[in-house]
Amino acid sequence: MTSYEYNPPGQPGAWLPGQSGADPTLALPGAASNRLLDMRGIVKSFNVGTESHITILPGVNFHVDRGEFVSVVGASGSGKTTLMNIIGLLDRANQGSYTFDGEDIMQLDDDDLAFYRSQNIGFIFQSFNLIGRISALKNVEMPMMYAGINVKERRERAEHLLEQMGMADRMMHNPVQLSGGQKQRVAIARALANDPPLLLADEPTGALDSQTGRMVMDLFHQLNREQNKTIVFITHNSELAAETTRVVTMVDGRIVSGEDAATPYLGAPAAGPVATSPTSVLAPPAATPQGGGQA
Ligand SMILES: Nc1ncnc2c1ncn2[C@@H]1O[C@H](COP(=O)(O)OP(=O)(O)OP(=O)(O)O)[C@@H](O)[C@H]1O
Repeated sequence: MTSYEYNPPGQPGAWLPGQSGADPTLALPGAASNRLLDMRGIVKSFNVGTESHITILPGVNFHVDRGEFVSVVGASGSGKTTLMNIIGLLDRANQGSYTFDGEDIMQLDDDDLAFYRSQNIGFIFQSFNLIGRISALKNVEMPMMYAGINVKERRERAEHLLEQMGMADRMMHNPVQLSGGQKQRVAIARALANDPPLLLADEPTGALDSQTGRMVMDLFHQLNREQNKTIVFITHNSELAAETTRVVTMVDGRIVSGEDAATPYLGAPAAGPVATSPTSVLAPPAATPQGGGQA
């Protein structure tokens, strides 16, 4: 699993794409070890009333390799969130196959699915979804509490993550006392709490002004490049999508570009474009917590 030591890009020990595993650029076509998730023939239908149903995803193929920063774009109603809910194990497909890190997701029962989700996927939503009546620190601790991490370790780790997000002086604030950008930083810290390999972000900049959205996007780039986080980013913003390493476009529940199962895998794309900010927005941690790196 990823260590949270911070090393600026270009410095000894800095993370390079694929460094925690094999260099993806050296991976053989189709190398299983580099594929984080793979969906084939995913069908999702919803019941409408008692007697009919509507098929939203008619058979989607979608994959993500480790180290990718994939954006999913499409018009409103094209099925992005429906797909995200299935990727994120929040909902189940009616048909198809889904493997995540080699695990056959379709075979997991609800309890196993929930645990698997908590360990492997961090969510970031447009509306932050923070718990309003508890502090930023407690919000970040929450996923670790559910994962059974002891009080001391989860406190240290939550502090460490909030420091990384530049929120050291706001830890004890409740969400209502935070700006939109600060809330999203807390939400990102929370998403990182159990050190998941995948971050799944649904319109994370949608509720933010352009400058704050830029800051959040810079954070994603840096988490992708420096901490080996694989990211799936759902957005309406085509300019932000164009910065990512692959853009997948959905139309009427189908992926019409960016996903070609017939294309042999030739390694992860190069790291995304350099963030506009010349300096890291990930504050270096004051110290690595004792034994605090793992869920
Ligand atoms: N539970 C449900 N029951 C019936 N229809 C649903 C349900 N959830 C989603 N849909 C329908 O599925 C379609 C795709 O919705 P989805 O939210 O995935 O689109 P989207 O691309 O994320 O849209 P937006 O960009 O507006 O968020 C829509 O037509 C929606 O009405």
